[in-house]
Amino acid sequence: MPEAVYDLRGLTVRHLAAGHALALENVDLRIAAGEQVAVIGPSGAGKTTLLATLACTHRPETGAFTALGADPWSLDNRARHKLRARLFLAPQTPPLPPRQRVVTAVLAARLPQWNFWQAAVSLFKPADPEAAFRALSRFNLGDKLYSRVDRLSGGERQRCALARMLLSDAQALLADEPLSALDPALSQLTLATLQQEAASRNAALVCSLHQVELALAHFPRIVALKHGRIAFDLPREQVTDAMIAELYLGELPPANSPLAHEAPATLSGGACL
Ligand SMILES: Nc1ncnc2c1ncn2[C@@H]1O[C@H](COP(=O)(O)OP(=O)(O)OP(=O)(O)O)[C@@H](O)[C@H]1O
Repeated sequence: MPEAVYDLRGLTVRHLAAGHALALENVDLRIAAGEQVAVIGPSGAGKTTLLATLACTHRPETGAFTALGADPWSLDNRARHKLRARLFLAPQTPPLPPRQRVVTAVLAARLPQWNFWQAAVSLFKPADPEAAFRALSRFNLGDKLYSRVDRLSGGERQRCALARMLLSDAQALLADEPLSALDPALSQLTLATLQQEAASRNAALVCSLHQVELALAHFPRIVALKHGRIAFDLPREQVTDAMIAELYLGELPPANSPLAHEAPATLSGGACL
């Protein structure tokens, strides 16, 4: 059996701010090196929470969790930091410093490999702009190398964060809705690039997607989440239309505006002012 990048057993994750609601409940998941997994499910199902947990930025409440053979939460801070450098999460809305140049933002992926002085110097004189350019070009973004991050469109920012992923030496590539701001052609290019990269370094690729048809077309394994639980975890050939319909059943919001008697009284009182 290939080496496990992740092994989750009976994992429960809770957001404290949510009034003790469980965001993930009793999740069992094993992901091997080289596997490519799409995580699908309705809004609020727990996809982002799962990816944050896999990136070791969110601590599970109960259950067993290993990433690259270690339990991150039993390591000291320094060791956990080193482990995190081998896991790369590209969030849905990347928190890139607004005034930074794209080249600097992309090269920041190498920070864990640099000492303090290399990092400080790279802020003023990018250490390896060619590598940043190559990574950006794979997402059709080479022309933005010296643009300011706050002058990028939403889709360009997303691809900038993914280019950063290519410069990391992570063994788990985690992408949270990487296509949410992209047109169909760029979506195809982005998925192909992520999948080629993961395959070339035998990394695990875990991608959350709202585009179910793209998930089924491109990923060999589909993990479906609903209400924080795994609804199914199957090879794509075994996922049926009925399973997809069931997954999203009851998730459509009621049409249009609430009835007058349902609106919070504070709305008419100008509560925001
Ligand atoms: N920081 C937070 N604080 C409190 N509750 C949170 C937080 N983040 C997420 N939640 C809650 O946890 C649950 C899972 O949210 P999550 O963002 O993981 O879902 P998702 O499947 O990624 O949704 P979407 O498709 O809309 O991005 C939801 O009920 C959400 O309201």
